Amino acid sequence: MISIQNISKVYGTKKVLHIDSLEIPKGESFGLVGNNGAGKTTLFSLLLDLIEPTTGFIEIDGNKVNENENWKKKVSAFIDDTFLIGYLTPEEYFYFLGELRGESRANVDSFLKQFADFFNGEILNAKKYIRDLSKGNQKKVGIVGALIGTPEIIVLDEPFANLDPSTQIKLKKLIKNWTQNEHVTFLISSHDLAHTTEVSNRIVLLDKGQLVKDIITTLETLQELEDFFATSVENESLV
Ligand SMILES: Nc1ncnc2c1ncn2[C@@H]1O[C@H](COP(=O)(O)OP(=O)(O)OP(=O)(O)O)[C@@H](O)[C@H]1O
Repeated sequence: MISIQNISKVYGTKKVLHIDSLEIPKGESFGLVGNNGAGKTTLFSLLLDLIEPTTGFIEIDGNKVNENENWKKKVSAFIDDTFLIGYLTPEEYFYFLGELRGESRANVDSFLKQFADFFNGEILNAKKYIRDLSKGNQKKVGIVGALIGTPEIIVLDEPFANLDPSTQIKLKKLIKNWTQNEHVTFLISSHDLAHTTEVSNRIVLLDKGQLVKDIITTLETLQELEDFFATSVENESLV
């Protein structure tokens, strides 16, 4: 269980995030949406102890992420390409992450077999460093890297961006499958409302750092989100 209490982040005089209380139970597929600058990456960065909160705290199974290390065994993430190691080949990177998560090379090799289709023949045995892969293929490496060891909680920032439509479909299937069968908790931020509603059983909408909607996904959710953004565009054009 992830528990977020009175969390805020202030840069200079600007409060870029403030959430009173938010709890994310184990096994939830949690989608985070909002316009540019809404605070999505800030929330994930606080969760991963990449930045310090101005107030409040985030706990994972009772451990405050900025006070103790226990949560690190349970959580993996791909936020952006700073998570990659450009001078490694994808295989070297996957083995490195496997080692970190207690997986042998043989286990990593057998785990990677299920991604043959996802990688489309362009990642494994390609004899290329990660830095020389296309942006989309780098993203695939980062996403699969976050999945190695089947961590309990997987955080993906904008996983669908830069992926071709076939890969987006494969990724959506994987997220749904892992949520149902492996009881993994996914936290996914995206600008793509359709993808997010398809894979998430709950969606939180941030607007200018505030939580403005917290919705259990139903057939109406996509329309509700589209209406919210359409209305905010209309209101802006009146200003
Ligand atoms: N180091 C920093 N210093 C000052 N302001 C920052 C810093 N990091 C983020 N911000 C600001 O915090 C706000 C929230 O940014 P954040 O990256 O969390 O938004 P986001 O919802 O992830 O946006 P996007 O959809 O564009 O990725 C923005 O106004 C951003 O400019």
